[in-house]
Amino acid sequence: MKFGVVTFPGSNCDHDMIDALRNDLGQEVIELWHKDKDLSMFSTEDCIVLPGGFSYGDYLRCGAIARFSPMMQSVIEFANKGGRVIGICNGFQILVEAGLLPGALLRNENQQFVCKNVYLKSENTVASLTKDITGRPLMIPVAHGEGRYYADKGTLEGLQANNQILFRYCDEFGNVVEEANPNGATLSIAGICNRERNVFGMMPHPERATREILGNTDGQLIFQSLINNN
Ligand SMILES: NC(=O)CC[C@H](N)C(=O)O
Repeated sequence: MKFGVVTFPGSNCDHDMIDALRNDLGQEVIELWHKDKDLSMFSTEDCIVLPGGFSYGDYLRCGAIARFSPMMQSVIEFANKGGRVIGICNGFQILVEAGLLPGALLRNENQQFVCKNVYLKSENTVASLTKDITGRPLMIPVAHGEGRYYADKGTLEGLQANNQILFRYCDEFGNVVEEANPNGATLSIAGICNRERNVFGMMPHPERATREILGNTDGQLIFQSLINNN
């Protein structure tokens, strides 16, 4: 499989993502530009990645402008054909704005930008992103101002009934407790997928945790699961 990483004006994790996938995971990566549209070089087994950052400055709701970029029109078509798409942080916000994932990402409960390591509990043994993650919680950094996942009651019930919750914030022992929730997310949700399980979104940044020199390689497990289960 190969990965396509989209750069929007204001993306700031695109090169971290490209570097992690190419050099730490040994994957083929094609760099994509927000003004382009062509995804014909990808099959549905491949994966388009929307990286983190401040797309178009994020002056409105995060991701609200990026959603209208030419590339996103092709990403929506690709996802609707069954192609795999993952959005990290700002990428998750863009996927929600684009209607590819349900719910919304609101300003953090404490109204502050939060940048720290958190622990994630994998909640899903079926989705390719989390299938191989069993056992201990993963330590992954977050860095966002609008990361509080919110969905209404009916949407949350749907997410649970269809097994769409991927990750929840937890403590180092895997307990989902309020103190471990960095932004006030509903049900401590850190990541979800769509009903068909080919579109994934998560607020934490696995691409910042793929190398010993970064002090953490837990992010590799997430990408490796996606690669192994295509
Ligand atoms: N690291 C990021 O992708 C940040 C996303 C967004 N700009 C926010 O602050 O919530």
